[in-house]
Amino acid sequence: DTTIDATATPKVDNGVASGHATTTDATSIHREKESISNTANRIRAGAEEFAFQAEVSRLMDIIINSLYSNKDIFLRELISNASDALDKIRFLSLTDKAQLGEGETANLEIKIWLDDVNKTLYIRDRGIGMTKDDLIKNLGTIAKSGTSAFLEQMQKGGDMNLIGQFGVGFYSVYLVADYVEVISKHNDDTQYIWASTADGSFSISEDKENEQLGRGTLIKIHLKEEAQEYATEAKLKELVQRYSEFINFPIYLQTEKEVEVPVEEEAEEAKEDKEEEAEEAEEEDEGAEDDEQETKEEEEKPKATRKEKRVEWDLLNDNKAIWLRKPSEVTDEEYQKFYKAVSKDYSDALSYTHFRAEGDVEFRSILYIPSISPYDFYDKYYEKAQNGLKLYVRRVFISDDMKELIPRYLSFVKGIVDSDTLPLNVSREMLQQEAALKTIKKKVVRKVLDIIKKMSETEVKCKAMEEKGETEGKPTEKDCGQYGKFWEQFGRSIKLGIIEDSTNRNRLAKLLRVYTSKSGDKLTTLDEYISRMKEGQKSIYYLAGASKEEVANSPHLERLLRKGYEVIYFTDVLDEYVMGHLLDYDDKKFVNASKDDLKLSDKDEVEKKKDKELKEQFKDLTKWWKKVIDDSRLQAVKISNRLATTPCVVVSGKYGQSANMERIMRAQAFSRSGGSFTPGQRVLEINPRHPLVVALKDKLAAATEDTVDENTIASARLLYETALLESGFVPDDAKSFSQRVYSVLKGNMGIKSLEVQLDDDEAAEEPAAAEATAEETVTSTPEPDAEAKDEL
Ligand SMILES: Nc1ncnc2c1ncn2[C@@H]1O[C@H](COP(=O)(O)OP(=O)(O)OP(=O)(O)O)[C@@H](O)[C@H]1O
Repeated sequence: DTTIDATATPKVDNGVASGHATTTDATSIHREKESISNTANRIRAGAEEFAFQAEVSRLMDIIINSLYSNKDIFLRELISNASDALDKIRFLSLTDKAQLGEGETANLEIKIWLDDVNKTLYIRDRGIGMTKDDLIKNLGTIAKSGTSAFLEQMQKGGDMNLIGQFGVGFYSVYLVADYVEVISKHNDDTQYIWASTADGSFSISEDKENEQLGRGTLIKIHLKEEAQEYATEAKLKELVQRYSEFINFPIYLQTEKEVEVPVEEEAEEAKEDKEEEAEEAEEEDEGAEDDEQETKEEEEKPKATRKEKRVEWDLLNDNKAIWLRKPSEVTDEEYQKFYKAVSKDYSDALSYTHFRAEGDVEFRSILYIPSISPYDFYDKYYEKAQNGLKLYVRRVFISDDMKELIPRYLSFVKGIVDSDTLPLNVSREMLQQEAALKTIKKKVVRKVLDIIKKMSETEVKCKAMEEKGETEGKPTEKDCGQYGKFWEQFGRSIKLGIIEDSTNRNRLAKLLRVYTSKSGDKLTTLDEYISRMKEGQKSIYYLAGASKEEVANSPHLERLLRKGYEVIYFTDVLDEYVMGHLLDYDDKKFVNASKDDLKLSDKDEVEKKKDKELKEQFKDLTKWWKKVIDDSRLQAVKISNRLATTPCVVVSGKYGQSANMERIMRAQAFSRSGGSFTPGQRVLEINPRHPLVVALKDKLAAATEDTVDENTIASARLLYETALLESGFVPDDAKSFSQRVYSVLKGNMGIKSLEVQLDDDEAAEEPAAAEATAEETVTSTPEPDAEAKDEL
């Protein structure tokens, strides 16, 4: 019962082979009713079975059982795949015309039709097709990185709509189907059938039952019981128009229409049909409208007629490239629709620009800033392909992986660039060498930065107006909030840009948003920081750490904050790298408040004199202290400029890594096997007003250098180690540090000795007792553990 009955299989419909805008007898598409389960259980003779890769299988499980109500997306995903396949063959044919084939095969189009008796939907493209190997790999055995990421999203209750962004759009067909056949013909192979009921496996067999496709892919979708709504022309038409309007290839839908046929002229009809066909071949481009006209002409004949069903191909999209139109003639809605077609995103773009560049290098472009960053955008950032921007040459899609078109840090930008200046029939490698690309890239960067700048300026304006309570001429709520959204999603890209793009560094710095000691929970700009600078302040101060709280409470900032200087709080791992490239802004130097040599600019002569005196008074102490700490990384012990109430602080050498940077690099050294980490130089700064420091100074003064007692030495070391901790460093020798703390505790508690009396042979002495407890342990294991924890 599992053998194939070739006659029961619906053939690829004649309508496909006979080209578009032709009419066929409607009955020809009505096949014998064939139950889905029959089809699904069929195993073709000689078919090979393959198991889906485990994650793909899980993904399909989720999809086929999904209660997700928006099942429409499957059609968008399949049309998008068809369009990609057409782009690929068109590109190949640029350098090898023979690839395109002849006659029907050369028609780069997508056709959709229904077999409403069998509830089967067909989608067919004349794209590049898939070889047997492609079918096995692309549709089931090789999981893409997006597969597991998408699964994870779905588990978290993510939106099925995002499927295209994860590169697994094909499988969405199982939202509406319980059996799918993919028939594909690639120029390098014979025609194959891939088939699966999404039960963990798929079969591949050479196609001996369907009509030859010439080239391309036909997807037969056996609709599920609960997805019958897709078995109507009207629904399909609506979906294609909604989702796929801007696909750059014609999409035809087969429709059935009732027409009047003159009764007496039955005999002549055959002849007439032939004439019609010939006429249509001549007027190929004009399409469906002509048919309507002809029908009308026929109607006008005052003869007896009868109704007849005819099948026609309706063109559903106006596939003229949207970027060729004048911006003033394109509506916002159309731009957003086109955005969804190029980006595989389902939400609206945040902002966009459409322009035409003239001069030596001519091109048109539409550039979009998405409103959400892709789930893995910043993972493996430097290794990934950049595929947001599509390059076209004279309307022909060339590539969507062109580093030469846009710098990496702006690779979140989606859209198209279409140039008439670039040569059309050269290889991708040759094209990458084209000097014109450099000009295009430069302009693209400027345009993108312009849109971002505009959003940023609007935000700043709104904020200023809000502070002043002004409302007249205030931008809309939406416009005011745009930059905030952008920063949240792509702020890191601006930072990466500062590292990567020295030409635009200053422009990018203007777009930075930071938290500061005065900004509360709002972000602020560098310009706003500068406008609040104290009189005489020459530098922009910042400190980086793991969290805003940690930074705000750092001893490094005591004096700065007390004196009313504003300090930028950096908490992103990237921030200090960025500051390594951004040395100044608007003639103000950036100063890391955790580095040696922090100079406050508002000291007067009296204060300077006092500093000198203090230095002199504490000279012996600082010299001795450095010696007694005995840490090769400790460069010096100095009187501090920055402390108010803390006894001491450890700062990094001017060119060394800050505590925060050490923390980050340590983490990276551990995460990358074989990585190493070398900490930099440090300086201990002491607070000359603090009682502990003063006491230490007095103790030292009372003794000669050789007679300083152990306690004083331990205190000096302990102060250093505590300062290391408080300053965000990790003490190198935790053992000696804790020994010193215990020793202090010993004094506090009035204990004479810390020696512990150990009973070495305790266990050996009482073997019977040990046995008894061993038995008990079986039932009560968790308890001793819990107790031990409590003690800790
Ligand atoms: N109509 C088709 N013609 C040729 N190849 C196809 C077709 N449909 C799918 N493929 C191949 O199968 C692969 C997997 O398709 P799938 O839709 O799952 O992912 P994708 O197209 O890479 O990404 P997305 O989901 O974003 O469209 C494609 O990359 C393509 O190589």
